[in-house]
Amino acid sequence: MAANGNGEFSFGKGTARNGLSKIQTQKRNNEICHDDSAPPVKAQTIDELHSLQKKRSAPTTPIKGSQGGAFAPPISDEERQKQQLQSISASLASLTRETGPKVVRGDPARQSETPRVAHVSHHHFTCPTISVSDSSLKFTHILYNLSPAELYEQAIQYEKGSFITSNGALATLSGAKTGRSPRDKRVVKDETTEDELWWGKGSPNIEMDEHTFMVNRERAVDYLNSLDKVFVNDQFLNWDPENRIKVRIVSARAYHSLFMHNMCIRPTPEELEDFGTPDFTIYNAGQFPCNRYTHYMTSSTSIDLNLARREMVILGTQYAGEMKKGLFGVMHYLMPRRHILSLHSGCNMGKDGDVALFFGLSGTGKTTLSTDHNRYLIGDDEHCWSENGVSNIEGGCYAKCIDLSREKEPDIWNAIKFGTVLENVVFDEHTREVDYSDKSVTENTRAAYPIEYIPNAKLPCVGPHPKNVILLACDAFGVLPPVSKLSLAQTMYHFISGYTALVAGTEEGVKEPQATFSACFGAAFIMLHPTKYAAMLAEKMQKHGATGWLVNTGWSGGSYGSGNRIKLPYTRKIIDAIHSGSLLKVNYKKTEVFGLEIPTEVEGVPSEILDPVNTWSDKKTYKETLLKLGGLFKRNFETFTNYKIGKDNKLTEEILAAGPNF
Ligand SMILES: Nc1ncnc2c1ncn2[C@@H]1O[C@H](COP(=O)(O)OP(=O)(O)O)[C@@H](O)[C@H]1O
Ligand SMILES: C=C(OP(=O)(O)O)C(=O)O
Ligand SMILES: [Ca+2]
Ligand SMILES: [Mn+2]
Repeated sequence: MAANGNGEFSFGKGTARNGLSKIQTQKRNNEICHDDSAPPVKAQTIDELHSLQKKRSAPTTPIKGSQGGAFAPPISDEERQKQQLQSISASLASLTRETGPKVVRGDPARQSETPRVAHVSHHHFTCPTISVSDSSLKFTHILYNLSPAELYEQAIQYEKGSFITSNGALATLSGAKTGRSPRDKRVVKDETTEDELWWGKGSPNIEMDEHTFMVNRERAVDYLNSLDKVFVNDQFLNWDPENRIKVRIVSARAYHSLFMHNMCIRPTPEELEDFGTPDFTIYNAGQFPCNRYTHYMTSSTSIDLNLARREMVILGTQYAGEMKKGLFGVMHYLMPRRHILSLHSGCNMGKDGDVALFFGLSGTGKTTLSTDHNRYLIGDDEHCWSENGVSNIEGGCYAKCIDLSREKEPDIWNAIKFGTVLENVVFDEHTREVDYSDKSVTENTRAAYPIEYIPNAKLPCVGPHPKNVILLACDAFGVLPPVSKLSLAQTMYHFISGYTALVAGTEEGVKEPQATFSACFGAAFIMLHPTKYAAMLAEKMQKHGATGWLVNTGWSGGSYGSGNRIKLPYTRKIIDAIHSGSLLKVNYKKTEVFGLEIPTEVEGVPSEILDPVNTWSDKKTYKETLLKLGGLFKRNFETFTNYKIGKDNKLTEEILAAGPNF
């Protein structure tokens, strides 16, 4: 089997079908026995038989001249493939040596023919030229946009800890890191970003200089080129066709390639043909640590963003979420420049086209609540809000799996099947059945699946302007009401605050909830000052008449330890009432301290839980806890009191007054 120069594939052409003569049995009249009547296998050797098992896909490149339009340049498939390899070679080029690596397409284990090589010279970085070394003599094999099946085989064959689970998913281990490492994130500070980005107290952007970035970039590129093969994914971000971003992910693991295949938007074969040069490139050398003698490095992990070069380098962590959230940070820079608001939110749409956004920090319910069997899923985590409405940035979802059950979350349960990456879960050695309650590896077990694995996904993942903006907080103090209707100023106050409080973790004896304030419900990802995003949100909500809501998906009847988490079915009923508009029509009363408007009734939810004071038996502790949380909010907001939000000073004053009052 071989690809000829025209990109056409030939297999066994001209081989006689009838090598061995078939033993002739007498033809039966009544055809009772069918089992010997099938035609013989079209192979003469075992190898040939095995090669038959894998059907050649239709060439992704349409026959020349059959497509491409009047203005398409006359370019041969061979030329196109060569250009693609040159582009990848340029991506992987060392910037201190003269040329890009010799790259060749395909699996080194299956290489039989003379490889087609691309070798690129470039001189755009001034460094002393080092003469020929061994690295310039070797090939780097490129596994380019492999299919999930091919990636499964690569993972299972070469990556320890990769297994097929009984539901068909690919179980993988992310290594020592099972969550993101925000303290190891660095952003290049240059003349442009110095003025544009948010730096200093509270900001997620820890600076590094251009030179140090190049040191780490070279380290990653050299590591990747030292391998037999690397995976390259060329994909898209953002379903809004006018604001689509082309991304290239170069990685060393099939796990990473499949993860991004699922999480980014998958190009059609035609789109891939015309992909050209990426807008942004990730070099994921996660297995390889950074060098702690390097300036700015405080651990062996480094996630480095260089906006001018449109590149990100990952060293020392294999947690795949780092790539998707890294790109999210890039979108938080690129989109506001186009007057588009980037949102750390889930998003879904009702049958009547009513769109809801679900903001919230990790673990508050974005994925769970946006995945709703009665509504169309636009996306579970990252969106844009432009003049045209909302669009998902991603092509997949990344759901937490801890304690996942078919009964409570059937759509997520059913999405865990062939093609899905299952990170860090524990399964039965023999049956390969996953035990979702097992936290032996981590509590942050995850499933990454393409969005179309959710039956009612909205494809393409775009929708009209939101009608409801739901802020989710998992309040482990148990004092925030299950649902409150917010004024615009209150929505902005809570958006900028970005509160959640989760239980501290699994360590014994840790009973106190930990309050977290993360501006815009995503301080780890925003690049500009929070008030920039807040002003855009206020403007859009005002213009399109969206209603803000605060929903506590956390504790009720006491803090963590004495109370209980609000039952998911109740939260779903609350969300249903928001979507249907029925919650706008009921009676409200105002709470003390936070001044929140709470409904006196919600269909399907016991009325007594709607005001948290009713659910606490110890009213004194309730009041103390409420004041304590109010104090934490006030203290957190101090850093924002000197900032003006939007053009309107009146709104700024209203926002400051919309917080807790006592
Ligand atoms: N009342 C509730 N509302 C939302 N989620 C809940 C609730 N009770 C328990 N959960 C659980 O909390 C987790 C929420 O996580 P997830 O939806 O992944 O959050 P996010 O996407 O915001 O990180 C899920 O595991 C979900 O089953
Ligand atoms: C992937 C993540 O998002 P979330 O927990 O919000 O789903 C993350 O924070 O690493
Ligand atoms: Ca074409
Ligand atoms: Mn999520």
